[in-house]
Amino acid sequence: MAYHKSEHYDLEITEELTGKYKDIITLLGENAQREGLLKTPERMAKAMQFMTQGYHQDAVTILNSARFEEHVSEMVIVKDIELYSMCEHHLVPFYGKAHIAYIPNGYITGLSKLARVVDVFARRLQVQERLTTQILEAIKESLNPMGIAVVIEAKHLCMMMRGVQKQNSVTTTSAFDGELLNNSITRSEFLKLISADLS
Ligand SMILES: Nc1nc2c(ncn2[C@@H]2O[C@H](COP(=O)(O)OP(=O)(O)OP(=O)(O)O)[C@@H](O)[C@H]2O)c(=O)[nH]1
Ligand SMILES: [Zn+2]
Repeated sequence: MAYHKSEHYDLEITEELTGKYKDIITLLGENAQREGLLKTPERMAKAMQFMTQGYHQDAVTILNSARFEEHVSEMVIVKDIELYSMCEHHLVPFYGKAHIAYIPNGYITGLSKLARVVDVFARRLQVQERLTTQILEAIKESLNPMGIAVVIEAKHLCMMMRGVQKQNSVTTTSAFDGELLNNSITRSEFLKLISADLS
């Protein structure tokens, strides 16, 4: 399945999900036949497939599709990549930003591909910790860089709308590899650069 520009949905899955969402709406005490809800099960079926399309995408293939040989050794940072994911415990969103850095080792990748890799893993049922390390592992496999850092800051709606109901807590997760794991000066430089406001 591919969902790129023209959003194609698998017909069979859409039909089956539509029936199940109709049941869910009814079980929640609503009238699935009223006008405003008539098309909702199908909309949900499509929305949920969109938000889990990452299962059908391969991050390493995406990174490799714009991998260029380049002998630079300075850290590359893409920060503030917005992300929307879904917590695997409650299937409600968590959202925030990812900051990614790597130190090339003979190869660079297209900058947009780093943002695409965030989406590939964010558009699945996730926990923030796994999302963070999956991004790192994909970059490692494609580019084998001298160092990698991934930091994600996110707010979890399951902690805001329900449950503990805390509106202001932000969860930060990080994963480091190579120079960015072992060299504290390099890691500090990365952390300083992602916290700097360039606007
Ligand atoms: N580690 C981690 N936990 C998460 C993430 N998203 C949600 N959670 C937590 O998953 C936990 C599930 O705990 P349970 O006690 O099984 O579920 P619950 O009764 O709904 O918990 P409450 O949210 O405390 O009401 C909760 O503490 C959530 O805050 C995440 O990305 N990473
Ligand atoms: Zn949750």
